[in-house]
Amino acid sequence: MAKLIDGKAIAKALRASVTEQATRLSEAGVVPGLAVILVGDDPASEIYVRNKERAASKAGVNAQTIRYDAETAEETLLAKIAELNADTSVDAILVQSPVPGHIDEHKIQEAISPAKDVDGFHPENIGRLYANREGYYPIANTPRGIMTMLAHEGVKLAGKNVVIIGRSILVGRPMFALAQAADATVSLLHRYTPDNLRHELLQQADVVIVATGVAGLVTGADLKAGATVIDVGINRMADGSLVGDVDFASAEPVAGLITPVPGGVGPMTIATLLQTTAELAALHHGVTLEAGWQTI
Ligand SMILES: NC(=O)C1=CN([C@@H]2O[C@H](COP(=O)(O)OP(=O)(O)OC[C@H]3O[C@@H](n4cnc5c(N)ncnc54)[C@H](OP(=O)(O)O)[C@@H]3O)[C@@H](O)[C@H]2O)C=CC1
Ligand SMILES: Nc1nc(=O)c2c([nH]1)NC[C@@H]1CN(c3ccc(C(=O)N[C@@H](CCC(=O)O)C(=O)O)cc3)C=[N+]21
Ligand SMILES: [Mg+2]
Repeated sequence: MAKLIDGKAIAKALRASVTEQATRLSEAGVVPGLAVILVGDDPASEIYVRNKERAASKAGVNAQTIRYDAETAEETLLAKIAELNADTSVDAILVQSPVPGHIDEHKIQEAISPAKDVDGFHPENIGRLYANREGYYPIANTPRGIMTMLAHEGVKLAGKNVVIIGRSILVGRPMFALAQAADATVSLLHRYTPDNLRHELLQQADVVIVATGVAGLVTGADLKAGATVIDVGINRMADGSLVGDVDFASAEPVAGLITPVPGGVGPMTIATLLQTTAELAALHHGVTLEAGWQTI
C-alpha cells in the first residue's frame, strides 16, 4: 500500500512558519494584507474563501473579502483593483476564479499590479516563471504548494519522468514550468490527449499530477508501481462527499506515495497563499525574512 502524504499536517507546519514570519513583520510595523475578490455566489468558491479567511486571521495575515454579485460590470472590478493596487495596506490581491462570462478574465489578470499578483497570473510573472528567471516573483500557489509538499516528502524531480494532466493557468501550466525547472522530463496532457496515449505515458511516469476536475480519470491500472501520485482535483459527489481526479481505491495499492482528497493539495494551496502574501509584504516594506520554508 502507498504511503499517504498528509497535506493537512504539512500545511499546518507551513502555516506555523508563516505565523512566525508575520510576527517578525509586525515587529517591523507591517501587517501582511490580502484582498480576495469574489464575484457571484459559486458555492465552492464560498467554501475556499471561508477557509482562506479563517487560516489568514490565525496566521496574522489581514485578509479582506470583497464580494460582488454576478452581474457586476467589468469596469467596477477594474476600478476596485486600481484602488487596491494603490492601497499600501494591501500586499496581495486575488480574484477568485472563475469569474462570470461577461468579464474578461485576462483584463482582470493584467490589471492587478505584478507586485501584488499573489496567484502569479500576470503575464509578467508567468513570463518570469517560464523563462526560469532568478529572483523573487509570485508563482501560482497550488503548484508551488505541491513543490513544497514533494520536497517535504523527499521526492526529487531531477531526472524523473513527470506526467501532468490538465493545462490551466491556475495549476497545470505553472506546474509544468516548475517541474521542468527542477530538471524533470515533463509531459503536459489535456482533453485532446487520446486515452491510449495517456495510459502509455502514465505507465512510465515516476510522478503523476492530476488537475482536471474529472473524478476517477486516473486509476491504479494506469500507474507504474511505486509512482508518486498528486491529486489536485476537487469533485463534489451527489452524496455530498468530496473526491479527487484519481480513483483512490484502485490507485493506493499501486502507488508509492499518494495524496488524499480532502486533506492533500487543498490545505497546501491555502497555506502557500499565506506564505506568498507574507513574502510580498516583506518585499513591499523592505523587511528581510528568513528563508524558512522557501524551497522555490
Ligand atoms: N486542491 C486545490 O488546491 C485546487 C483544486 N483545484 C481543482 O482541480 C481541478 C482542476 O482545476 P483547474 O485547473 O482550475 O480546471 P480547468 O477546468 O481550468 O482545467 C481543467 C484542465 O483539465 C483538462 N481536462 C478536462 N477533461 C479532461 C480529460 N478527460 N482528460 C484529460 N484532460 C482533461 C482540460 O483540458 P483542455 O485544456 O483541453 O480543456 C484543462 O486543461 C478542479 O477539480 C478544481 O476544483 C483547482 C485549484 C486548486
Ligand atoms: N484565483 C484563484 N486562485 C485559486 O487558488 C483558486 C481559485 N481562484 N479558484 C478555485 C480554486 C480551488 N482552490 C482551492 C483552495 C482550497 C481548497 C481546500 O481547502 N480544500 C480542502 C477542503 C475543501 C472542502 O472541504 O471543500 C481539502 O482538499 O482538503 C480547495 C481548492 C483554489 N482555487
Ligand atoms: Mg501592510
